[in-house]
Amino acid sequence: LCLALGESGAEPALTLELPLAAPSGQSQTEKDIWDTAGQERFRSVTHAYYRDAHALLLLYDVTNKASFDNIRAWLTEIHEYAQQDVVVMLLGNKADSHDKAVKREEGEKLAKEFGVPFMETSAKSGLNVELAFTAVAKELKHRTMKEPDEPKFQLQEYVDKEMRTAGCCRS
Ligand SMILES: Nc1nc2c(ncn2[C@@H]2O[C@H](COP(=O)(O)OP(=O)(O)OP(=O)(O)O)[C@@H](O)[C@H]2O)c(=O)[nH]1
Repeated sequence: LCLALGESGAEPALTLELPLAAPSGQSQTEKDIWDTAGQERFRSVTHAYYRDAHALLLLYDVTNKASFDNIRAWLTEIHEYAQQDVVVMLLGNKADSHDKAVKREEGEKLAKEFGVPFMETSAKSGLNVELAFTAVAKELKHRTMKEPDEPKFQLQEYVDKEMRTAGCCRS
């Protein structure tokens, strides 16, 4: 599964209203969220969904090693077809499961290798789901509104800090 945030034509799975408003409260930007199929056989179709995406949440299933092994191919593919400045975040989903086939450290290592932020999530318990979207939204907002000498938003630092603050999220 891969979620793409962007602005395209047809029906999105969800529309996220990013709080991109300037302090004056004048501008709001909507982002459509597309849930694209992860299976190989849909790969040629999914290009169309993420080609213009501003951000991609790339998920693997921590109980399914094959889904983790596929991530390399996806990251290579994204590198080739997505926007050059697309925000990519790798997520190891089903972190609630007691039947793990992929360790958190393996996810972290792969993410480091590709220079993308990473965390584990659970769609079942809700663990880190909102954080993943918020972090990506913040990154996009910073890019849009950043002053020239303002430091870059550090997405991984942000999610690590938020997880520490919440005192949770390390399964
Ligand atoms: N335990 C657990 N189960 C989950 C979690 N997320 C999804 N599932 C289950 O995993 C199965 C597949 O979920 P989907 O959301 O259909 O997976 P998908 O990646 O969208 O599948 P594709 O449509 O093939 O891309 C369902 O039975 C879900 O209930 C999770 O965080 N924890």
